[in-house]
Order: sequence, then C-alpha cells, then structure tokens
Amino acid sequence: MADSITEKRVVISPDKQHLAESVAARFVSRVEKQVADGLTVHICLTGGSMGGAVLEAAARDPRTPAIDWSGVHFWWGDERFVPRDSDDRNEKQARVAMLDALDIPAENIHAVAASDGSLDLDGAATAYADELAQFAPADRTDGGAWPAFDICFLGVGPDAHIASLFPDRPEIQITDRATVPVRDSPKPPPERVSLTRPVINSSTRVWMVLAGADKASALGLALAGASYASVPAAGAKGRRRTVLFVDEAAADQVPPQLIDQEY
Ligand SMILES: O=C1O[C@H](COP(=O)(O)O)[C@@H](O)[C@H](O)[C@H]1O
Repeated sequence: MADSITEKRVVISPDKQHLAESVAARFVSRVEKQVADGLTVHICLTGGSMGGAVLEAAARDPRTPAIDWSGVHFWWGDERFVPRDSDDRNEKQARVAMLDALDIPAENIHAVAASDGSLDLDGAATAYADELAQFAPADRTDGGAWPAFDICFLGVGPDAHIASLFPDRPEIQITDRATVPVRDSPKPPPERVSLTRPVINSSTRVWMVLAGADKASALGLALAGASYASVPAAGAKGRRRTVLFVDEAAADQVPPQLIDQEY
C-alpha cells in the first residue's frame, strides 16, 4: 500500500468555479495558520487558467484582508519572457487577480525579469536563481539554493506540462540548477523561464489544479505512473503532500481509490 505521505491524492469539485473556490479556501486557511504560528511563508504561484481563477477566489475570501501578509513571499513556477505589461505575463495575471489588492511589501513579490528590462532570457533565469538562493533556509540539508515553498501551485497543460517543463524536452531533465531558460516552447509565447524539478519537488506541498475534459488524459497518465520525461506532471511531488485538485470533467480517468473527498 502506498505511503499516505507520498501518494498522490485527488480532490474533485463539480466544476471550474467550485474548484477555484475550494482551492482558494484551503490556500487562505493554510496561509492564515502559518502566519498565526509566526512563520515566514513562501508560496509558488502558477500561471494558466486555474492559476488566475484560484487567486481571484482567494481575493474574494473575507479572511484575506485580515491576514498579515508581511511574512508571506510569492514566487512563480514559471514566467513567460515578454514585456512587463503584457497580458501573457503570469506576474501580471496574479497581480490583477489578487496581489495588487494585498497590503504586502513590494520586496515580498519575487517576479522573473521581463523582456523589456535590462536582462536577456539567460540573464533573467540566472537572476531568478540568484534571488531564490537568497531565501534558502540556513538549516537546509539537501544543498538546494532556494526556499522551501509551503505550497507550490502547478497548472497542468493538456500535454501534461507543468511550469514551463514540457514533455520530451531537455529542461525536464535538468537537476543541477534552480532555473532554466526555455526557448521554442511548444506553447506560445516561445521564451520562458522555469523552475526545475528539484525546486518544485522540495516544496512541502505540491498542489496541481486543473479543469476541463482536455486535461483528463494528462491527469490519467500522471496518476498511472508514466515517466516524468514524457508526462512532466507525473514527476511533480511535494515532500509532505501531493494533491491534484480537479473538476469532474478532468477526472474522467482517475482511479477511484485515489479520490479523497476528505482532504
Ligand atoms: O503556459 C502555461 O501553461 C500552464 C498550464 O496552463 P493552463 O491554462 O492549461 O492551465 C501553466 O501552469 C503555466 O504556468 C503557464 O505558463
């Protein structure tokens, strides 16, 4: 029997709206508790359709304005290398959905450099890795130069990509650094910066959030133990919890024994 800490759990909501609200409520609860315990909290955000929807729902949660956000840091699992004001930018989506409404120090928002700044794509990936390294816990034993995210949100593409780690591409295999520049991405825009698998998988919790019938096959393969090289979502794993929050349309191929209504 799988270890309850390491196994993946699937939580199903009826539709995309309920999914966003359910994940947002859990996210706000988690941050509220960590802050009440006096802890610094690092959250890794995702772009994509559910990334924005979850943050919009979290912004509407009545508990959100009362949280002391000064000890909460936001990062991104990936960023599209486009101008700062482009609607394609994951940072912009998150700011509009929630971050701009929070009373949070500007330096707690750790965005990847934009293409209209002073850095090229390689420079943006290196600068993001340097920023991550500044927040590596002093007592870390695995040598990783990055913060331990309390929650790492991941969207999952219909091709099973996570962050900007796409199937059968070299970036998914990289383990010797925190970030990687991505060129010729199969999904536009073509230039991106992504966290690598070791960073994602050192998160305490990995929460994948996906909705829609076009994600059902990716979800089925990820749960069936496919190789992460061809199905990147299969390789995403939190140290304490790995939860796939999905809607009914995406859940078509989920084995019943992995469905967890209680989590
Ligand atoms: O391009 C991206 O796509 C993925 C998945 O997006 P979705 O719209 O299919 O949910 C997202 O996780 C990633 O952050 C983003 O840059």
